[in-house]
Amino acid sequence: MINVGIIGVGLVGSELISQLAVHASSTPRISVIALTNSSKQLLSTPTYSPLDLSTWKQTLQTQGTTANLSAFIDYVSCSPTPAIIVDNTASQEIASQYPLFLKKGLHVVTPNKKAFSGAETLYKEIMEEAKKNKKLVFNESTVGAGLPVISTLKDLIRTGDKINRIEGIFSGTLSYIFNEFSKSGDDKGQPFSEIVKVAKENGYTEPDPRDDLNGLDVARKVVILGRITGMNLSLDTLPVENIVPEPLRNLATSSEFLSRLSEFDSHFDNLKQTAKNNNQTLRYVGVIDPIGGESGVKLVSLPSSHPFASLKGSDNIIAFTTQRFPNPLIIQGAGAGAAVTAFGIFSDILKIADRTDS
Ligand SMILES: NC(=O)C1=CN([C@@H]2O[C@H](COP(=O)(O)OP(=O)(O)OC[C@H]3O[C@@H](n4cnc5c(N)ncnc54)[C@H](OP(=O)(O)O)[C@@H]3O)[C@@H](O)[C@H]2O)C=CC1
Ligand SMILES: N[C@@H](CC=O)C(=O)O
Ligand code: NA
Repeated sequence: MINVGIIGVGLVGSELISQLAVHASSTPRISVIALTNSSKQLLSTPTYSPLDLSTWKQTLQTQGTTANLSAFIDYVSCSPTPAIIVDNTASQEIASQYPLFLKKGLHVVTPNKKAFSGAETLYKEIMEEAKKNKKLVFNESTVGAGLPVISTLKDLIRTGDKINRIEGIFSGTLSYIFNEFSKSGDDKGQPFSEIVKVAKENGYTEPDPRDDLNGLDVARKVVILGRITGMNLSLDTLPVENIVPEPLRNLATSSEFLSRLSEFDSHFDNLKQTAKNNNQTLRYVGVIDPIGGESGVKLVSLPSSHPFASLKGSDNIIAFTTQRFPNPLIIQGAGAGAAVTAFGIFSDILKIADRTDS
């Protein structure tokens, strides 16, 4: 039996709970004993009994107490059986506490990119504390949502392959936007601003879509993969192309941004037309380049014969060129959205449960 405490019950967290609830009969060894959002928390009663996952929303509303992270962590870490903290927030404050969670004997599973792509000191501390305390940290959904990107990269490396280049479309949001906006043979599609709104409605974007359009979300994924590859990448130095129109970058809220984005539809139409005049389509790519030192994130024009040009929906595509795979090993599929992100988190939880089962 493994006990789970969930921090963050928004889009992804709620979907994870639904998936855990559906599978509760086949995986009764996983038990959610605590959950919290930024205002309220629910700790199970009697102590360490499983929460009822079919009524958690209502129970959090009616019986939840004021959120208190340290009390929450104390409760989960005193679990009589091994326990996991699942961080489904995008919070730096929570990410900064992973070393503490590990010191307290908790495993960590998360789709939150902050800890693995921010300050290198935090990243190193997490790796050291995991090792010292013999605890596991799994973050598959931080890159390509549930697609097996991180596990594949780690398997290639630990079996002795040499990574020459990783290149891909790492953003479900930017994939969806440019797949819809810049299709080969398409003269008049929806305006850019409308497509961005649909990407948000579909649950692909970060809470503020500017965190996708400014390239930061892709840059974080490039840093995460680069660090696993052994490179010293940092958000401070990685070249990143920000496609948020300058006058909209400092608006206070994402809704103001979305309401004004249509003022720049003609700017994006011009970019599309220039690519089209050369029989090309626009795609937003990330590159991890351990050999050539050309890692970065940018909007490029690609010929329609290029494999990245024919993507559909919110698909990600990640191509690993290695010593063993001179023709790249390619992973492709939906790389954003609650269902596929929660799938990656759920499978990480199962991996820990498998390893801690006695
Ligand atoms: N959407 C996707 O396709 C993908 C998302 N991800 C990642 O998944 C994570 C979650 O995304 P998503 O579900 O869309 O985000 P949401 O904004 O929908 O949900 C975030 C949740 O975290 C809670 N939260 C925020 N800060 C704190 C805090 N300090 N303490 C406790 N709870 C907190 C929020 O509570 P409250 O509502 O009270 O503020 C909310 O319940 C992000 O890191 C995102 O990058 C990764 C891959 C794909
Ligand atoms: N906003 C991100 C969500 C997953 O990381 C994306 O669009 O890929
Ligand atoms: Na993944």
